[in-house]
Amino acid sequence: MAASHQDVQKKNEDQDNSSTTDPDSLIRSNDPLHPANHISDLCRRFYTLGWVTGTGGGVSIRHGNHIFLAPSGVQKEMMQPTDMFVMDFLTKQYVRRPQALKPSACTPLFLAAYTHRNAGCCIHTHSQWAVLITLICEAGLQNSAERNVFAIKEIEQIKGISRGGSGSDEIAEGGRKVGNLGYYDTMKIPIIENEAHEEDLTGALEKAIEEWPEACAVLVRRHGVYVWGKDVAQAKTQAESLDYLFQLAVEMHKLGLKWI
Ligand SMILES: CSCCC(=O)C(=O)COP(=O)(O)O
Ligand SMILES: [Zn+2]
Repeated sequence: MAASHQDVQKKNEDQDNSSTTDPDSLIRSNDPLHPANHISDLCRRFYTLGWVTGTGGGVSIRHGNHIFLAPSGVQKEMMQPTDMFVMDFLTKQYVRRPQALKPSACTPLFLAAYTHRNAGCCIHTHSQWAVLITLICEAGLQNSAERNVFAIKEIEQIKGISRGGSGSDEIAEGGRKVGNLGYYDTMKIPIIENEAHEEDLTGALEKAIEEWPEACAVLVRRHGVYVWGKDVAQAKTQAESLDYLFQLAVEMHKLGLKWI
């Protein structure tokens, strides 16, 4: 027999109440794609790419009005779902806070992507390719001599990047997703200057997000990159495409080739 409206409402209320009384219910799930499990799994994968080594970098996921965040200063590849912080996006209060741990210093930067871009996931990497490309741009070593933006065009992988984190999963001609950049578009990623403390980057990152509505990422000079997407899949594939493009440009630079 189908569940009545009252049954469904009661079940939802019970779930809501159990979250209120038992914060651990927010991170307990057998589903590998539950944010608490997914963040731990992604960090293990990203560690092998050199994106989150030495406690640097991280991943955050928004699930409805809950923001899932890793602890600060821990080995990101060793994290367990029970280590996760959960923040209520509307009140910005923590609804789950593991004792003896601090929330990631990247939290205000992740929140900027959720607030200003309606992102569903934000990835911060300390990839050496990201760092190197900021140094090459700083030295004015590409044709455009633009210090505060990495620009590249006419490389197939650009088609893996959405315009401003929008884009749909529909595939257009040529294997490109609708809403993504095309082969002849120029992809531009702004670069902000690093600060002594991660959270002090927030103002500059918010400004860059506002000034570059088509960008799905912000590079941080001598530090790494923040990449977001409407969901985990888009944030992850964009982080992969960007890292590919950063590495390619660094290698092209070493060969004396121009990429713009
Ligand atoms: C060597 S990591 C320095 C801090 C940092 O840049 C970072 O991305 C990690 O911050 P968290 O607070 O999440 O550990
Ligand atoms: Zn960092």
